Amino acid sequence: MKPNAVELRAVSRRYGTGDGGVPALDHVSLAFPTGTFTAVMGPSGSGKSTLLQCAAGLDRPTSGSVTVGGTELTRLSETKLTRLRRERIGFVFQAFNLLPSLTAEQNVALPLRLAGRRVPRARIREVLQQVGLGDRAKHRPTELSGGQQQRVALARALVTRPEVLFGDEPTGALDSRTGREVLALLRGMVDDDGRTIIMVTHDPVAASYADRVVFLVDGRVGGELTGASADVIATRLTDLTGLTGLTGLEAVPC
Ligand SMILES: Nc1ncnc2c1ncn2[C@@H]1O[C@H](COP(=O)(O)OP(=O)(O)OP(=O)(O)O)[C@@H](O)[C@H]1O
Repeated sequence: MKPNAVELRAVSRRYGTGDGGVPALDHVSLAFPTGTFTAVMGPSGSGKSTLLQCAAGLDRPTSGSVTVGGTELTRLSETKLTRLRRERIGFVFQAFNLLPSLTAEQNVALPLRLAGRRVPRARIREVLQQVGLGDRAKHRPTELSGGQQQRVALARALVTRPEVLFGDEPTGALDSRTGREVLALLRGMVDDDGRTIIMVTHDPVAASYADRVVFLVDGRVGGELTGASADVIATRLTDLTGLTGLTGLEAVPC
């Protein structure tokens, strides 16, 4: 059995207190084995982003436990949590968040600089090549297409060799062809390099690149699919979106 790269145990996250409080996550337990690609889907407001933020140590659960590579995040000080995020976790978002005044290679080097680490030129070239941008190292973001910018963001996320890569709608701002190229790259990182990827998406096609799709409904796990096609995923999502709660759902405990 593969060890779990990330594990959530009975994670709850409430925003606000008292009657006005919102339970964004409600006792969510999920395991993400090393070397797997998981998509997280669900209706708007179901808790997907909150789940990703808690799992990646960007937000703290109200209760429950989160471990990354066996390290319990909820007990870490802010300083240690920041260090763990910098050294062991990679992020790609819908917005590429590249610094416009820096070249592709300077953007990629940024996480190493921020961590006060040496910036080996060969490593920067290697990750840029990995995402197919070996010949664009000196280009600035405005000189690159959307897909190329997202690939720079991917290279930046990978430069520290993170244990887990989290994506929040990483293809949301791309046209479908470019989005598929980026998804194929993510798939390759799992298949060829044994990386672990957890990605929130609204797009069934994007989710079909994952090994497993976890569905959230009203802050709870409302089922999952393994190795499903985009059509099957879309149908399940439509069924879930039509529901107001878990009643009638084929809930799969994790
Ligand atoms: N900072 C916040 N303060 C108060 N409530 C919040 C906050 N962030 C999220 N929520 C609430 O928590 C619930 C889950 O939000 P979350 O953003 O995780 O959902 P989501 O599934 O990612 O939604 P979407 O698909 O629309 O992005 C929602 O009801 C939302 O309104």
